[in-house]
Amino acid sequence: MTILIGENILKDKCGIVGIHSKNKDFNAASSIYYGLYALQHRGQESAGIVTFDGDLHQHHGMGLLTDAFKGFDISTLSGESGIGHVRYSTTGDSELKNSQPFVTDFDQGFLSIAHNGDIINSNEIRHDLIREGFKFYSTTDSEVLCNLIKKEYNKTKNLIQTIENVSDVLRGSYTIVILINNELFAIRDPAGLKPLAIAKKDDYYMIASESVAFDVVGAKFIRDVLPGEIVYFENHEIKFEFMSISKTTSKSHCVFEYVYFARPDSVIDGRDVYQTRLNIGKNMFKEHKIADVDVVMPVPDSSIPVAIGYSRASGVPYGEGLIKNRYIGRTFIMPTQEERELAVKLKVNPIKSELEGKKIVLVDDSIVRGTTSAGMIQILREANVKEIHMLIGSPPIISPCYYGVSMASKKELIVANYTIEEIREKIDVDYLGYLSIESLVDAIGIPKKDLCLGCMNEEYPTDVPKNRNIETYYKF
Ligand SMILES: O=P(O)(O)OC[C@H]1O[C@H](OP(=O)(O)OP(=O)(O)O)[C@H](O)[C@@H]1O
Ligand SMILES: NC(=O)CC[C@H](N)C(=O)O
Ligand code: SF4
Ligand SMILES: [Mg+2]
Repeated sequence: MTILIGENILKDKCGIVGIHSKNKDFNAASSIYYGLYALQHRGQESAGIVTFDGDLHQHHGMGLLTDAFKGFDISTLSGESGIGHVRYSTTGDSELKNSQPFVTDFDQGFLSIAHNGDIINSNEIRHDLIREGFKFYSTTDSEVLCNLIKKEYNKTKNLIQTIENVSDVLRGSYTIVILINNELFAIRDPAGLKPLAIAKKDDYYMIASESVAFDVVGAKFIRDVLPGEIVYFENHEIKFEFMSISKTTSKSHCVFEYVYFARPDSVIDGRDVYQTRLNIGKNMFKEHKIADVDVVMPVPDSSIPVAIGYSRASGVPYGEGLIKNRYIGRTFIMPTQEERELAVKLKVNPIKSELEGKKIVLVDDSIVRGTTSAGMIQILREANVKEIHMLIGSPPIISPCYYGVSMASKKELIVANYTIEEIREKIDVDYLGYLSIESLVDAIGIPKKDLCLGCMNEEYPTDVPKNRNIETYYKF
């Protein structure tokens, strides 16, 4: 087992970027690169960019963006339009052949796709496509999506009609950018599970998973892509269509984007992620008033605004007791439990002078497997903290995600195996409190009917695999 700090093993969720420019001399690849840089927190396993200038240009590599493109001259990816991807694997292992964007050729040129999400019925579709003679070079659901779109596009010669047709077949989540030769398309699935937004700068449009990708290049945010919407360009004019299935599908934005995934400086579906996390902290105080404590502290990074929100609402001073090594990424979705446990210790170090003899409220945004909390509390106990009252800024994660978040199998979820009181004892804290679903929804400020809370209440917005054992499901 290897842990490469600041190099290439850490995993999170996928980030996508697409650019369309009317200026033939524009180098889309460099803006895509910077956009992906801002989205690095969404995927740390591999990265790739595809552009088209009459010929297709592509580069893929493993690891963080800078590792994947180390020594590579980005200006050789010429073309005024292109797409890019940073990957966190949910279906198919973390290896180069599974890196995105996927590219396939067909009689009219090249089709390329970058996907955030997960296709629940990809195995069935893969088998049908193989029977029809399609070849697969990877083990991901995203290549299945790519080949399915190619098959329909060969028939319809029209991407909007193609998406209309494939949307009837696809189950799961698919926020995608597609490049057909130099034509850019962007699609958000009918439930709008994963985020996607549009911005403009000078003579180019940029489409990306989160608004932070626009800030880095100075593009002006226009709006979110709506659930079921297809964005395309005609004579360099931006155009929009809706899949008809979106008329009968309820919106279902992923709440975990607000809790943990998204960067705090992003605005997603009209909600400022930082303010949402402050609200979570405020609502946490309404539900868990811990008396007679010295300080409220976050488990860095994502729970920092939650702890600030709790501090502002309660009057308990905010403080730092755990310092994060800035060269280590997110630990939650590292490939193995052994790596995750080691990474937790590498990740933070205590400031003993701030901790010794203190009664603290320790705030984290979520407990999934319990690896982080167990590690943090051991570190705090060794630093002679007097009392630890742990507050979690989300409801218990009771069930896996089928839409692009590797939450492991149900048996790995700590709440599926222990009661809250047993977890409190196991991780050795004086108090353990979770946020309620109602308070989380209130903090986000989007009506509950428009949110996905599947991993917290087992009410999923789509059919889920019949065999709910996700480990079996994701194997080929
Ligand atoms: O219970 P677990 O399975 O350990 O997962 C939950 C933890 O993982 C995430 O942190 P992560 O280190 O991935 O990222 P962060 O630095 O953005 O908080 C999350 O913020 C929790 O701290
Ligand atoms: N996290 C994601 O969105 C993953 C995309 C895709 N399912 C893959 O595994 O590559
Ligand atoms: S199941 Fe959970 S993580 Fe997955 S999309 Fe729904 S809210 Fe997000
Ligand atoms: Mg964390």
